[in-house]
Amino acid sequence: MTRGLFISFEGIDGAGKSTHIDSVAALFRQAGRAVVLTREPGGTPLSEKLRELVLHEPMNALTEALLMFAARREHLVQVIEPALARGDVVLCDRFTDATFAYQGGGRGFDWQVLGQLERMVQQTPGGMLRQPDLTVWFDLDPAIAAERLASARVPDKFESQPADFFAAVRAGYAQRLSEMPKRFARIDAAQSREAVGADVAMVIQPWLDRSSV
Ligand SMILES: Nc1ncnc2c1ncn2[C@@H]1O[C@H](COP(=O)(O)OP(=O)(O)OP(=O)(O)O)[C@@H](O)[C@H]1O
Ligand SMILES: Cc1cn([C@H]2C[C@H](O)[C@@H](COP(=O)(O)O)O2)c(=O)[nH]c1=O
Repeated sequence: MTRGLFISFEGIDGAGKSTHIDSVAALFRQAGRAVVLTREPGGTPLSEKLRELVLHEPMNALTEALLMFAARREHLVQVIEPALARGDVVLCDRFTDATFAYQGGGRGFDWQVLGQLERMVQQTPGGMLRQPDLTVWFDLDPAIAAERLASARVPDKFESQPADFFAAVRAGYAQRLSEMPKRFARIDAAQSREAVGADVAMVIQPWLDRSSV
């Protein structure tokens, strides 16, 4: 049976993740793989309700971190683990690196405590720690992201944060990359859409090759 594959897409708000995820899904489908396209926070009816709360209600930093992990636990149990067990490709718009970057880097919440929650929430049925096989990090200067978002939509609670918050979130992603370099592919998201798309296709290619055999 084909092995399941878990790919997450990360970056500060407005970095360009959503622009490229559908194309990645199309590439895997062309290679004959079943694809589950999902997002965090969200991905199940309950997790989507939690998303509404965390994106729009002011709350304590610990409450925010716990709700992110509560939504994730539900998402893992209901959607991600069953899809991986079937051998599907799971493409997830944000996963736990976002919690380290936003709640850890951005809000200054304790990194070690986030690590404890990660180990508790992401334990697989076989007792392993579930992590993405690949994390595509769209790395972008917060000033460029803010310019892109200004003309795109009404900002939510996170998107309304000042530039120094996003500089800290970006540093949080950089720290996660330094802790787990093999899992990460960093993309220079300041390039044109076409150039970013080409870089994304390049980092996905080895996983597509494995899908075809
Ligand atoms: N390379 C690019 N150059 C210029 N604009 C871009 C580029 N990539 C995406 N955009 C535009 O920037 C805006 C944000 O892109 P997108 O929604 O893909 O970001 P995102 O990372 O998914 O953001 P969020 O996490 O906040 O949902 C959109 O208006 C999109 O069209
Ligand atoms: C998973 C996760 C997300 N966030 C933040 C990051 C974004 O500002 C929003 C999600 O909005 P998007 O348009 O779907 O990117 O939530 C967070 O702070 N912590 C997390 O763990």
